[in-house]
Amino acid sequence: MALDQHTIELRELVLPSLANHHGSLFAGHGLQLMSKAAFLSARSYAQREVVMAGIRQVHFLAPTPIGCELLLRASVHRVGRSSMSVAVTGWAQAPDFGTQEVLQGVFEMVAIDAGGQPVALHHQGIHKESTP
Ligand SMILES: CCCCCCCCCCCCCCCC(=O)SCCNC(=O)CCNC(=O)[C@H](O)C(C)(C)COP(=O)(O)OP(=O)(O)OC[C@H]1O[C@@H](n2cnc3c(N)ncnc32)[C@H](O)[C@@H]1OP(=O)(O)O
Repeated sequence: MALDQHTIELRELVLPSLANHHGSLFAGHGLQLMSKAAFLSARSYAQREVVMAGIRQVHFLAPTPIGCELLLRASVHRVGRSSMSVAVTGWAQAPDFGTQEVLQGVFEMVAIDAGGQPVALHHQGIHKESTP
């Protein structure tokens, strides 16, 4: 279960510059925004710098049309010694569109020291190796 204090929100307006030739959010831009949300959530939890070690899964559930607002929520839901799993969910919303869940992903982030080496996290309420 994600803890509210480690949940961050990111909002982006889907302009044509973010779109593909179908008139909806380009997958690469969607991944970039999800990565940014995962990074902000993990760094906020760790209270130190983090890097992305991997992406466990990403699902594009439905297209996000141009003109929609994309709301992303990211929260740390598993904590290891130095690693964290961050779940990211995205919703598309607009007055004439309603609200629809469009993106899901899990990102693996690792806390690092100044030399770029993994460093142990100080746990802040999520049990070690806990799962959602
Ligand atoms: C046009 C441009 C516009 C830009 C608009 C911006 C948009 C977007 C911005 C946001 C962007 C976000 C990201 C920002 C920050 C980077 O940009 S990070 C850059 C990309 N990532 C990297 O360069 C990381 C490269 N890898 C490494 O440095 C090392 O492999 C790591 C990850 C530090 C791990 O080091 P290691 O020596 O392998 O450590 P090791 O002791 O084996 O493992 C340490 C822990 O990592 C875990 N781990 C290691 N590898 C993995 C793996 N592949 N998967 C899962 N866990 C792993 C281990 O299980 C272990 O976990 P714990 O048991 O400690 O909990």
